[in-house]
Amino acid sequence: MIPTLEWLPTGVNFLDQTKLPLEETYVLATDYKQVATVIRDMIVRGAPAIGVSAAMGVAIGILRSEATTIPALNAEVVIICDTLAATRPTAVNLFWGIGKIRDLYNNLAASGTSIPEIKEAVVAEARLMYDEDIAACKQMGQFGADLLPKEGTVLTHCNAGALATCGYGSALGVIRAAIERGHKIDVFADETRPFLQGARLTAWELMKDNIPTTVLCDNMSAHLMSKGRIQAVIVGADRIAANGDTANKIGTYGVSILAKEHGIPFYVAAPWATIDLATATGEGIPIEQRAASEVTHSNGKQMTPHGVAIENPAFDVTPAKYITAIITERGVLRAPFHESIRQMAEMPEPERILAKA
Ligand SMILES: CSC[C@@H](O)[C@@H](O)C(=O)COP(=O)(O)O
Repeated sequence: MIPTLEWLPTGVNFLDQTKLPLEETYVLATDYKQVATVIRDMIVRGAPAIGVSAAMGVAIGILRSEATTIPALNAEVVIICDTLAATRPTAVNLFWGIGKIRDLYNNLAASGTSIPEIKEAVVAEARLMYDEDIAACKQMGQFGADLLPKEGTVLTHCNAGALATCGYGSALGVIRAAIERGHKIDVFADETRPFLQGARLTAWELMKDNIPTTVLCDNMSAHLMSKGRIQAVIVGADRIAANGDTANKIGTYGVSILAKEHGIPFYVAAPWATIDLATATGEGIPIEQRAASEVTHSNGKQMTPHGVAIENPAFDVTPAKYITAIITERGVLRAPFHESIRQMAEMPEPERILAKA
């Protein structure tokens, strides 16, 4: 399995995704500030991977703290959480991951647990979240596999694979599971300008698994859909509002409209942690704006005239009406999504997914 990130005795080790596909190198983050930098600079990226990285960031911050009293540690934990929360705004998993460890810390600290025991517990929790993310991806694969065609081409946008999670992948996990069940699927990977997650990352990880993959420029899918060359679309998600509106990598919205126009099913695969019940509709999802240099330059080479104005929103929102189904590890959600999401949220919290497995 591709080691996207890993807890080591020395720190958190990240596969440097900015260097792929040409170099497979690693960055070891030994404190929470370095974890924050790794997330902000997209050395690790993809909502589920960001969530677990942030959890490990809080855990390593607490582990490395030299505070000797709970009040002193409380003050440090606030700074650790705020630092990690300021890295990237759109993927709700970031705030979920921070919140899980912060809540555990607060409960333990309030109940008189000793600092060494707190340290042990938060590290154990972050490591369990890592294992659970992989288990969730595999469960999504089981739920989603038969939604994909028995034979044909599936389009994906950005990278919602092993590299965007702790392993196996959300959207690419469903593709992997379908292939494991015998579906004869090949993949069209949108290149995904400007950061090229599709061209660099999706192509890299699918080729490693010998899954037939073709990279498309972002403006090619309409033509290929019109020729009957695409049978389904599946993407990941960075934040899903309570009504099913889904923020995902910039360009996803356009693909969803094209799919609807051509009568092609459009699936979203994401862990339950990506659903933001506190945000009613896509209107409320913050969209990260990234540096103009990602657009003006390619591989260090300037592509645009000096001084031209640049837009670089990193995500867009696909309205729920364009989504055929949302695949989570708790089950498959269908329209009306505000109903199906609410019903699933009201069901008793499942046992921890590893305990079930
Ligand atoms: C599995 S996360 C959803 C993805 O499709 C995609 O939007 C994504 O990888 C996140 O974007 P990124 O900016 O690369 O962190």
